[in-house]
Amino acid sequence: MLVRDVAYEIMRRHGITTIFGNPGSNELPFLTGMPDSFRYVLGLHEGAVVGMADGYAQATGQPVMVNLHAASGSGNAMGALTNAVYSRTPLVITAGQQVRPAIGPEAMLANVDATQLAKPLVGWASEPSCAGDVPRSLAQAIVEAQLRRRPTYLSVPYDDWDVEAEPNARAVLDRSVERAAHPGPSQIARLVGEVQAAKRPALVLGGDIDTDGLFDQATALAERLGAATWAAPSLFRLPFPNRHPLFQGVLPAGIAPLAEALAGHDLVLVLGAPVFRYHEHLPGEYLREGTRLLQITDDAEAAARAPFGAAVVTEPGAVIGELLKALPDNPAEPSAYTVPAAPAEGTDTALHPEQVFAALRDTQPAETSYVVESTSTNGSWWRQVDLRRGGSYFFPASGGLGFGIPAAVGVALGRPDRPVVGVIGDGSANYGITGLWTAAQLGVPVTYVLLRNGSYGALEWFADLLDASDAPGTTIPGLDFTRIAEGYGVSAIHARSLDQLRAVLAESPTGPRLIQVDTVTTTP
Ligand SMILES: Cc1ncc(Cn2c(C)c(CCOP(=O)(O)OP(=O)(O)O)sc2=O)c(N)n1
Repeated sequence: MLVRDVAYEIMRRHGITTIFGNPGSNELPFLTGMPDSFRYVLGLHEGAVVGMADGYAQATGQPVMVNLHAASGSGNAMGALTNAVYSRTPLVITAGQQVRPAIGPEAMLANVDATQLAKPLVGWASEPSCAGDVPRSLAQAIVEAQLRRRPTYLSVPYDDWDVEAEPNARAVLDRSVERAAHPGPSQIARLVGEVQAAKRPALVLGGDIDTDGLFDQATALAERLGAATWAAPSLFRLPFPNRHPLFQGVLPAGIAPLAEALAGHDLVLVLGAPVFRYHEHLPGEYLREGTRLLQITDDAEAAARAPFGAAVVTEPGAVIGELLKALPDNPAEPSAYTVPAAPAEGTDTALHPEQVFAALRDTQPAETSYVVESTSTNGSWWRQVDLRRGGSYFFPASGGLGFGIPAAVGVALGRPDRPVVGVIGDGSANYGITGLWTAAQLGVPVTYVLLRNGSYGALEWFADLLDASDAPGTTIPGLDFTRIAEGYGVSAIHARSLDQLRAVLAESPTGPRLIQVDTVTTTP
């Protein structure tokens, strides 16, 4: 059995049979002879490859294999990798390496210091010291990604794959590694006691709640407590129904306004989120006097780096389950979900983003998954949409643009049972635009709504905030994404009115389509 054969068997044993990649000569010896049961998804740029893999991994909840070309391909993937780090996506990034004798002399395609290249983004990186250790190293890369919930990186010299595997290489095939983190009885008693003693508890829910499939359980806990519930700032997944009467919105991403929002609550229970991923620097006290914060996360690094509050490192799902067991039922009838206000209006030639989002709300099925990458329209988005299911919202977790178009392809591949809509800004689109080609090649029925405001709207807002409104480079006029999309094989239309937009959205897509609409610039 060759090293390559053991490697494919290891992947299969871990449920990995889809590989996202963009090849170079270093990767061909790995890719040749790929078993028929495997699927290779080609992206035309490594940023799109990782974006697709990230969306697919988030949609399936499984580790995903990525194969990139040496240093240059790995380098192109770094922006997309920053998102996967903060969505805690278990990607296994593999890259082809020159043959060992050619690395030191830095021959062409040598990935010099390969294990340093992807750090600090990846949680683990390795380049096996001999072909015989490639199978075990690949198994470790997969398990490390799962345990750390962070991408890993494995660099493999291209002549290793055709080497006869060591006699005991197959032993790694039968390994299983599980993680079980549940609070002990005394910790449970203390947590339940704290929550029961709170007079005005509040919940702050992070993206991990949706990633871990805890959307409904978190909703049940909030209703049991009757607690005001926020989504954590810098949100990349929606953990709670955004029109639920207890939902207070996404917490502001500034220190002072966040403390203000939580003022008056004596206990803030943070579930599945770092404390906190602030964004705009608005200094102030972390919490108001009298407010205590308790963070529950299985991300030990996030717990360690938080600047305030207490933390318990354990599975949020375990704590939610224990609280639901211990807390008495809440007899109060939940009030009705909130109704969106009439959308703000645009001009004769450009719609307001709220009108676009209201049209999506009114025309798309309730189980639609939205992949959103428009950075100045978040406020408009949450004012108009009505999302009541887990897996409804995906946003680039580190704000690294280029996620939206590719990740929508990945989500559609991972959840073919749910419609997928990409809501993409005309600035963001350019960073992951090649994902349209893969969408066309695979025929995934993704609807892309391209918001064309001719600017980097969020940067114009930031420029005002930072007193830098004279900064250049924030307008992007003259882009026509209908022609760009057609060039990648995706059918496209420019919707010239709200009626036309609604009519087109009401049609069910049979393949990928792009709907471009002119919008006015708004503030986040
Ligand atoms: C890879 C990358 N490059 C640049 C940026 C900087 N950036 C940029 C360029 C933004 C403008 C995005 O414009 P858009 O048209 O997609 O959306 P809005 O007009 O709604 O802001 S928001 C932002 O943080 C980024 N986040 N990621």
